[in-house]
Amino acid sequence: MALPHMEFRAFVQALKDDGDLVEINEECDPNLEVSAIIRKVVESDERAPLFNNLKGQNGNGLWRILGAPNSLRSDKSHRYGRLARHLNLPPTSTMKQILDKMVSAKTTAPIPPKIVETGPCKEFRLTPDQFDLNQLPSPTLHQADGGKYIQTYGMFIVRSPDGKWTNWSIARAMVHDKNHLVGPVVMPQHIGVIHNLWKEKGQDMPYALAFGVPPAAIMAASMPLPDGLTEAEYIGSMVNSPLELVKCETNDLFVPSTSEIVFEGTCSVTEKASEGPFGEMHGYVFKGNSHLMPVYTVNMITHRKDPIMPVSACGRLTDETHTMIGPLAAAEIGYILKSNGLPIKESFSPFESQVTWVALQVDTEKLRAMKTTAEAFCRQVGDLIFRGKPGFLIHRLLLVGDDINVYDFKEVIWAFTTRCRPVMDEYSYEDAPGFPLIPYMGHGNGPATKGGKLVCDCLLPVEYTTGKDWEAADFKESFSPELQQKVLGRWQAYGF
Ligand SMILES: Cc1cc2c3c(c1C)C(C)(C)C[C@H]1C[C@@H](c4ccccc4)[C@]4(C(=O)NC(=O)N=C4N2C[C@H](O)[C@H](O)[C@H](O)COP(=O)(O)O)N31
Ligand SMILES: [K+]
Repeated sequence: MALPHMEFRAFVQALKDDGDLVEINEECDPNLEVSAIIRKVVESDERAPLFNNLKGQNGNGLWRILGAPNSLRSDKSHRYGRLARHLNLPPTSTMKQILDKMVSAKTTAPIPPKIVETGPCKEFRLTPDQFDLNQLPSPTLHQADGGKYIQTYGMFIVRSPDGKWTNWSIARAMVHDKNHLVGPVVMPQHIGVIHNLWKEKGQDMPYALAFGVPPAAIMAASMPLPDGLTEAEYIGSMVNSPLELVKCETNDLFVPSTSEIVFEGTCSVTEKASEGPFGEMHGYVFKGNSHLMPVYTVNMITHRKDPIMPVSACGRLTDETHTMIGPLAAAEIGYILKSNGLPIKESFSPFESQVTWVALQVDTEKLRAMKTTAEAFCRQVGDLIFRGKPGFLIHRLLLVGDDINVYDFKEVIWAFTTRCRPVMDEYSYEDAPGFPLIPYMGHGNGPATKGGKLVCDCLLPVEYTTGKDWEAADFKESFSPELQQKVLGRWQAYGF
């Protein structure tokens, strides 16, 4: 078996070896029971549930479900262990180490994938007369959802008509009928960009939807990498070995050869159907909130024996939409600012902001050398990010000083509430593209897809000129290191 970051089944085994898996062998109902269990798990950072016995499973075990594939562990020292296992990093890794790993491939040569003749994903082949997506254990995730959201942690594979760009991404999709899905294909997402290219040609877009792909691949699929970049090559250089891909049966796309399940087909550029509502990443299901979205035809299913379907029952904290979407966008945002010469050290999207904020730690010594003003600096940051794709889903950029650890929300909110004067220290972007999935946008008072964005300057004026002129009134800054050592050393002796 391959390493956990390169094969989903090895990843599941690694969770088991870590004591981070609960195997449920009693029959569970994919209609809400499975999702209720997953929701309970992710709301308490419990171990990931593997459902081995689902109502509706067919004779070849199609399919089992792994819930909470990339959520949090309750043990603080292993908090991000599941994310770390996605990248072959130690389970004690910090979020900084995980995100640095995701960005590391930007400065190394891409390693193209290796094409193989066949693989485990080809063990079974089903043509449309041999399956019914409504009979198979497609899960209903929230009682108010508009359908069975079978696709929440699989990877869409689509390619530009000229064949030059293959994009991997996660986008949701629900069962429409026995061999059709329907799901949002929206701009500025790359699946939307490529769908438009096929639409211009008047041809339906071939796609593959691979479930249970190499964990390193699903991380890159969830990251807003630059336009035109082929994730397969990026991941190759990130893990320093070529991904093994195998050709689809019914089109010329390639899928990871160890995928648990593969759907192949075409996404219509004309036919639409009602999609949603869906319990989304910000924690809401809006009743009746459905839209017309493109229809995917499923022309073939191939799969491994007893395949595992990963499921993200997303909503309130903390699930894959929080551990991945915000932090991975923050990593890309940090990289963009640094490569434009701005003095940014760290970039993170706090879960407690429901990943609608990104906190940026500024190197204030370099900032002072810029001899700039707060307004000029904040506008420079906002113009670069709020007009680009990675910033699309972020509505507040917080600039904080060297003393603030952006991975610790307690630090971020202290700086925000004490150093950023509401209105005067905030720079608005009412003309920037807005993220309609945020309730105050899509269900708020203003336009759903425009504005509602701020750069919040949480740097005090002195940090732009002469530097920090205060000490924090806390144990670590208001007492000498010697006294701190003495107190810590005698803590028990005092009687604590
Ligand atoms: C990890 C993850 C990412 C998701 C999603 C989910 C999960 C678990 C579910 C659970 C299915 C919920 C919805 C949430 C929903 C969503 C929609 C828009 C923006 C953010 C989220 C959406 C989705 O349905 N549509 C979409 O276009 N992008 C999504 N992303 C973000 C994209 O994977 C991310 O943006 C990538 O960068 C795409 O690649 P690209 O940059 O285009 O090459 N889903
Ligand atoms: K991507």
